[in-house]
Amino acid sequence: MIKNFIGNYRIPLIKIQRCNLVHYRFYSSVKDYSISKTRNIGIIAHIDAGKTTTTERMLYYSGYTRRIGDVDDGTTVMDYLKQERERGITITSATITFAWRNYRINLIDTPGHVDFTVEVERSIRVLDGAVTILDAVSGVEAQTQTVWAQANRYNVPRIAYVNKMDRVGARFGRTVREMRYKLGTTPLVCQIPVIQKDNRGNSLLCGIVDLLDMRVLDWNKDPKGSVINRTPLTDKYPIVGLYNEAIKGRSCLIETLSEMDDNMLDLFLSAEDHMKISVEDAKQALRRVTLNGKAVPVFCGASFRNIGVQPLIDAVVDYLPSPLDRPVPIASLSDDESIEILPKENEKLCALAFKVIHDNKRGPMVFVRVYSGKLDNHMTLYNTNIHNKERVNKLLQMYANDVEEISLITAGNIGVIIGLKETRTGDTLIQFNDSRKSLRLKNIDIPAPVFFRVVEAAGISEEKPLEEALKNILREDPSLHVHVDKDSGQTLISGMGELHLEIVKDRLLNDFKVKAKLGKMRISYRETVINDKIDHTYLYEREIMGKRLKAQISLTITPLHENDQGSFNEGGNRIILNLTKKTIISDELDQSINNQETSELIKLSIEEISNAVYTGIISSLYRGPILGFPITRLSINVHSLRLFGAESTKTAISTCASQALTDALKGRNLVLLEPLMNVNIDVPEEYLGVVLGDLTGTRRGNVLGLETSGNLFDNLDNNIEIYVPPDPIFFSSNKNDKIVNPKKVIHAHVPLSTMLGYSSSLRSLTGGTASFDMSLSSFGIMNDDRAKAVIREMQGGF
Ligand SMILES: Nc1nc2c(ncn2[C@@H]2O[C@H](COP(=O)(O)OP(=O)(O)OP(=O)(O)O)[C@@H](O)[C@H]2O)c(=O)[nH]1
Repeated sequence: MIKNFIGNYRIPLIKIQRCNLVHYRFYSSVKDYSISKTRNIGIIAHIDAGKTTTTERMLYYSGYTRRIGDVDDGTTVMDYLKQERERGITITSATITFAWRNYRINLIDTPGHVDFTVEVERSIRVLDGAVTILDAVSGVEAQTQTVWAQANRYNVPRIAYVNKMDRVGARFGRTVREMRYKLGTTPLVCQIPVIQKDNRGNSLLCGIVDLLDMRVLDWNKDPKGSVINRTPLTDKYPIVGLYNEAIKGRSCLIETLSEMDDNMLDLFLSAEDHMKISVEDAKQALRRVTLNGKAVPVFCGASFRNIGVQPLIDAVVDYLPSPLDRPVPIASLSDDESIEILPKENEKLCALAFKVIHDNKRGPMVFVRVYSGKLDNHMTLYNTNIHNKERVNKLLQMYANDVEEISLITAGNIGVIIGLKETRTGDTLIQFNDSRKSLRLKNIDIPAPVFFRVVEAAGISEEKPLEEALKNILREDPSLHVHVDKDSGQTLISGMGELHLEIVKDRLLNDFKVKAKLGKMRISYRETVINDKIDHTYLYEREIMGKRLKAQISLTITPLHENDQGSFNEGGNRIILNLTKKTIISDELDQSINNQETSELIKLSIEEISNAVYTGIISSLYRGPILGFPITRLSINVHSLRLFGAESTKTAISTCASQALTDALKGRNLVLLEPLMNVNIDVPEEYLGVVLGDLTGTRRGNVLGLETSGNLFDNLDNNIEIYVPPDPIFFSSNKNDKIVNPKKVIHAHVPLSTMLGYSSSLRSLTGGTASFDMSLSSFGIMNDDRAKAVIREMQGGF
């Protein structure tokens, strides 16, 4: 074991040699990190904001790595998948644990690309806090707004880090303003950048002023940024104006804090001077307002230049919550009974599987967050979602792609279980002998898939490996759907976006080494009935292999409207099964003679009968009559079922329900629906016309609104004044610096079919200066011409 000193911090390390890379990793078991000294945090942002670059520095300064990984060279610890390194993007959230100031930080680096929103969502679900990284040149981008909204959904406290302050056009003040305006939050600026001009007139980021302790931090002594110089900032500081600006920043910070925090108000009233408030008092107030979601502390830096990262990790420890600071999760025991899951080791075990990945050597690796109790490496577990017994084989602590075997995962921590055979993302795990067999933590909502492709094994011998590989990918990725088309026998994979399915293809061919062919990328349309309320009774009667099968069902189908409230199944339908002893009619007259077989009827419980009906209806909803797309927006009410003794087996009931629905829809007023996307585009004013023209022309977009990003505060409820640093932030000479025009934000509804390949079109229309974000809004009815065109296009089959 070696002792390592970084700044003031001493971190116990072990040395691990892998190939020619040496990792120094803090050894988790040497220190018992209490739950209050644990931080489960995520890094969330728009694509390319610098999440991985920043995380790699965190690992380096914490002593986990000895070399700083580079995204552009493909040498990062966090982006370890082959596809991530090749494309320079994060696809799967990597989890890593490192120590900082005697705190244990479990960090998740999430993807920024819109196609992997579900990956972000399932990580946010188990996080206690998040660092939002913003690009100082681009400001608050479209995907930042999406991930911010996701974090809001789970009430995750955040801090923000304005990265890339070294780039030409970096605007700290504008980014802070945009946080207020676009994210609707109260940004509290805790640092200001120190920027000087060199003798060629270029601006250089040379440090940061910490507004709490009024010191200038500079990293000039060491190119790797490990050594930080902290000099008190006085009015003698060589950069003119910097001192006054910092005084202004600190005063505003204290004032804003006193408006939001009563303790700070008392201190401020008695001190009567902003500068007299101690660093410790200011920090505590900042922590309180961050934890209760009232404000977001803002930091800045340039991770690529190794500037600003250590104070950011300090801020994670100082301002983000421990599991004890979070609201206690509530788990349901039944529809109307719920209990609190207390974050204590001596409680009964309750853990959530938030991610599953398939590892060729280790098999399925199930990532869990333990909410209460402790999980040990010999436990037998119970999965309350699939009602299965599961055995723990090993427990692992993850260091991105590297692992350490551990014996325990305690309340408030994140780790990996090896040995679970069936557990999927979102399942709740308890100890096998726990009597709370229906206890469930809330799962995440997964948006409907909008693209699909046919996948086919290259030969008969490849069919089994393909099936296995798809099964494994499916367990890993809850946003992927695999469905075998009943009529054509083809296997269809559907997902969130073009890139999503492209990556699945890559993984099938390269990781799982399956020889498979993938068809063209297609839009996943939907089918529905309009205007008709259908009452239908259907009798199913068939002889299969000498056995008579018979059942009769009565149902009513009512079209739902887009804005209808209430519960839907995953296909956007509502299935109501009104099956009770009264509505299930058992017809003894038609009963089979064989007495032994009649016992099957008696054996079927109402729950089993209902499940058989449900399965039948769902299977029929998968394939609509027009083009075989899933049927949506129907309310299906099954009000009676007639059983004929032993002939009414589960299969007979299920098939009857399925055929009843298909039969009911024959000759009805069916229409095709297409996915309509919510599209937000950030575009510089000079390209606004061309982007709008393109959007409303061939792309059939409907523009809902246009905003100017930047200095609009009008639509905010709270009138708390915040400090916004000046832009550009030069204190010696700022006369000739060009101010970049604020961007416009276009909000529109656009059919997905016209948005294929939009990122490259937008790039060429705007010279790469615009960005966009897209999510499913709804499915809209196609007009006749459009429907005919789609039918023509699809007639050649999938
Ligand atoms: N100039 C400059 N470039 C940076 C900085 N931080 C990151 N970059 C560059 O920005 C690009 C994107 O960085 P990443 O760290 O991959 O960004 P990301 O947010 O992880 O990207 P995704 O995971 O794909 O969403 C890379 O080319 C980095 O080298 C910075 O502080 N300054």
